[in-house]
Amino acid sequence: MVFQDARGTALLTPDEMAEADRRTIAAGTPGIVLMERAAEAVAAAVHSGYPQAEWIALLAGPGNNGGDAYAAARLLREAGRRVEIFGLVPPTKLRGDAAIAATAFGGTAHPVDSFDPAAFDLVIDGLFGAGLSRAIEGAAAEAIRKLNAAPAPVVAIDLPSGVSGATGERLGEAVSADLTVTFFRRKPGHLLEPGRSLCGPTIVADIGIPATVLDAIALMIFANEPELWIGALKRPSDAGHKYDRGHAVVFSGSATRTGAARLAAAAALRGGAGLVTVFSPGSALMANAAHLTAIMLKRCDDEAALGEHLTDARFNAFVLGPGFGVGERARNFAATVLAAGRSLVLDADGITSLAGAPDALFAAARGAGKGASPHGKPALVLTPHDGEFKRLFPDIADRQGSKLERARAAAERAGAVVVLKGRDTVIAAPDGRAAINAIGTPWLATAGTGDVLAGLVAAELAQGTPSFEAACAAVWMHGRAAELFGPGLISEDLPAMLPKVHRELDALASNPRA
Ligand SMILES: NC(=O)C1=CN([C@@H]2O[C@H](COP(=O)(O)OP(=O)(O)OC[C@H]3O[C@@H](n4cnc5c(N)ncnc54)[C@H](O)[C@@H]3O)[C@@H](O)[C@H]2O)[C@@H](O)CC1
Ligand SMILES: Nc1ncnc2c1ncn2[C@@H]1O[C@H](COP(=O)(O)OP(=O)(O)O)[C@@H](O)[C@H]1O
Ligand SMILES: [K+]
Repeated sequence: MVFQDARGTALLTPDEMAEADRRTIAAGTPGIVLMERAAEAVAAAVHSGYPQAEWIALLAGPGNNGGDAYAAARLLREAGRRVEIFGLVPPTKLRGDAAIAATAFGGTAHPVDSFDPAAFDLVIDGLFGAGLSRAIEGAAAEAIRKLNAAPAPVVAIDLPSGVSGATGERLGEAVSADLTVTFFRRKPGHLLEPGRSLCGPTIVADIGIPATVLDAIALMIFANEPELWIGALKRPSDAGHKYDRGHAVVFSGSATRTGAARLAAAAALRGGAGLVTVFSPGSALMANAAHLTAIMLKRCDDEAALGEHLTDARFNAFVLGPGFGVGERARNFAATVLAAGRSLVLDADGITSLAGAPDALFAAARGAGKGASPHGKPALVLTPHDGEFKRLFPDIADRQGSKLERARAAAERAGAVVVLKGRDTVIAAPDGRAAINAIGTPWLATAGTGDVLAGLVAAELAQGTPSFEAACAAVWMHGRAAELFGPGLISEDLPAMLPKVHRELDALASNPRA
């Protein structure tokens, strides 16, 4: 496989990161060496990002995050900057590597209560990193409030203090940083909101932890980047036939609600499905026919008609939901499609129709009671936004925990891939794998973009990409299309941007490190 190691996209929980540290230290690299390299990375980020900053304050906490701050202060002083440390605890109270770094710094630390950000050109936040274990209060919280109210730019070491590395949540008061420098791999908190916004741009520094330490960690959480799934993506082959690329179907709503299905269908075709057909109720046939060219159209009023169409084994991936209408018809169609061994993307009204009674479909998704099918195990992909998620999984939505945990719990229950949408879309598989998306623009928050996403997922499923990778790739392509279009985006613009996205993916596939 020519593709870059997907482990590069791994996100480590704070516990996994501590394990990576432990293994590196056990293999012979002392902790203080890792701390020095971390500090070098912070100093390098300051030199390149803030070359003019003369007076620099460093906030130092009680653990190794504080140790990094002392080591960075020493390096910055050696490089000619004026530095002042404000310690949450006196340097004499530090232990281990942090104590060594504080001694090497040699200077005094001011108590954090005396911190006044107005006096400084730049502040470096080394209060808490991966070891944050409870809500920040007291003197540290007061320092963070002062910092956030001041104009001085902030560079966070590892994570903005107060952001949970595991969940991206604010634990009490949290620093709002302009730049974050983290080490070895990002943590979920760098990508999950509000953590991602509080980090600003994030630099991932190599501090000499070898990738082989990951061999002992069962990686489950990833950044949604092409390296994660490009090796699994089906691309048109030189000798290929259109039927090799699958036949996607989108169910249309009634006569006045047909646009959403056509948006999904256009995305499925541009996404790479070989053929796409809209299944339309008779009442909406003329409305659909007036707008479709490359996309085909078939009448489908009821389950009998659907059953008839399903005897054509080439229809292999379905979208149900956009503009479809809520009710029993949606539930029955979804069940029929899955029972016939076809893959199904359930979106919008399709999801809402299942509220209160999803168990039968979830059982079908797990393959229970399914006979032999030429398509293998039918994949179910659910693409809810927060409101739809709450209707389908009310207890999970109300539970404490991060968006990552909610999506994973839902995927496990449903036996389906769950795409929990938003700025920090989480894609979760029933086996526990999850990816967090960071590509896209706020212009995606506009009517119909979700329909396009559903069509893109179906395009991948139709081509035979496995469901988790199919959903991840679709989310990425959708976000990338929005980025390439830029401001002013409406949902209809997205399919037209897909050729550029395909070109980028082809370039990546043939030259993974480009
Ligand atoms: N372990 C290693 O080998 C390396 C660690 N590095 C740095 O070490 C950091 C992790 O260090 P630690 O595990 O010591 O953790 P932290 O320095 O993030 O914080 C842990 C300390 O803060 C206390 N604490 C946690 N939450 C608190 C709260 N809300 N209020 C008051 N006190 C609180 C804990 O009791 C503990 O004393 C990373 O973020 C990174 O910056 C780097 O130096 C690279 C190498
Ligand atoms: N602020 C944002 N930044 C990036 N992407 C967003 C943002 N808000 C929404 N999105 C994305 O836009 C799409 C909206 O989907 P959805 O809510 O179903 O809209 P609709 O039902 O109108 O099609 C999803 O892919 C979602 O992840
Ligand atoms: K920090």
